[in-house]
Amino acid sequence: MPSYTVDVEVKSNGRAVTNGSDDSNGSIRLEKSTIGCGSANIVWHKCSVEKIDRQELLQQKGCVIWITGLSGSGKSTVACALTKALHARGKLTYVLDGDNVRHGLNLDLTFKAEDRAENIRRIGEVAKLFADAGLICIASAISPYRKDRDACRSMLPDGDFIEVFMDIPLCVCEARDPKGLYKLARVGKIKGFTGIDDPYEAPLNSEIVLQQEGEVCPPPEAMAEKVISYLEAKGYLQA
Ligand SMILES: Nc1ncnc2c1ncn2[C@@H]1O[C@H](COP(=O)(O)OS(=O)(=O)O)[C@@H](OP(=O)(O)O)[C@H]1O
Ligand SMILES: Nc1ncnc2c1ncn2[C@@H]1O[C@H](COP(=O)(O)OP(=O)(O)O)[C@@H](O)[C@H]1O
Repeated sequence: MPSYTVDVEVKSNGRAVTNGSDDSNGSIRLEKSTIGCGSANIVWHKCSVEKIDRQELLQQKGCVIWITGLSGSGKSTVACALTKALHARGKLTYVLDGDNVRHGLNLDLTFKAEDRAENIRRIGEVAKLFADAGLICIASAISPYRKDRDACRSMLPDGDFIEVFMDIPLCVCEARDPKGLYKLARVGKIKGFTGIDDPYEAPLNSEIVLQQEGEVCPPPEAMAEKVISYLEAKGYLQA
């Protein structure tokens, strides 16, 4: 685990924070080891209302549907079609879209490898909380590195991380180029663009693969239906 320090400003009426060293200028430096969950002196607090109770209330099972693929492969479109179709069936869902999360929670992150890893780790942690809340959480992010996706998988109980691979060829994504980013990447105006000069590691064993039929891409609703069939077969749409 990377180690770093966090600066905490203490207001004049603020309380001291334990386990940090005071540098006497109003700021305290906390070593990550003192704030991480694996550290000493932090004990998990259990509540009497648990995931199973929330699932009973919602009549569904909490899980994470992780949609990965190149920019322009249709991740956000399928995520929206899926949330809409599940919502219509009375199922509680929430979409965590890479683009959107980078507007807030992950505003501080760039596209260099370690920031992408942190982006995925945070999305994974938030998705895990939503799944624990009993929701069907749909995370859609390029998530180009296998190791980072696998780390998110390992945060969840077996079966609850459902990887959906948008297996759409780069040439199709590039032809779509709805934001004009591939064009900029091709002329070197964006460096480290996934699929152009940054790697995309395709899943080796994803639960669901969504792809073209010949030259034709099925409509997003049909792709969403494939995911719903999987959820149904695995019992996620009932408590
Ligand atoms: N260098 C580079 N590489 C890839 N994508 C880039 C880059 N710079 C900006 N963008 C835009 O950011 C969106 C991807 O954000 P993600 O959080 O999903 O990326 S990642 O999972 O951290 O790799 C992605 O959105 P989508 O097109 O929806 O995938 C792009 O629009
Ligand atoms: N199933 C589909 N068939 C045809 N075009 C699609 C499909 N899904 C998405 N698109 C189009 O592809 C482009 C990229 O979709 P988007 O969902 O934004 O991809 P991503 O989130 O992976 O970047 C958009 O212009 C969208 O309308």
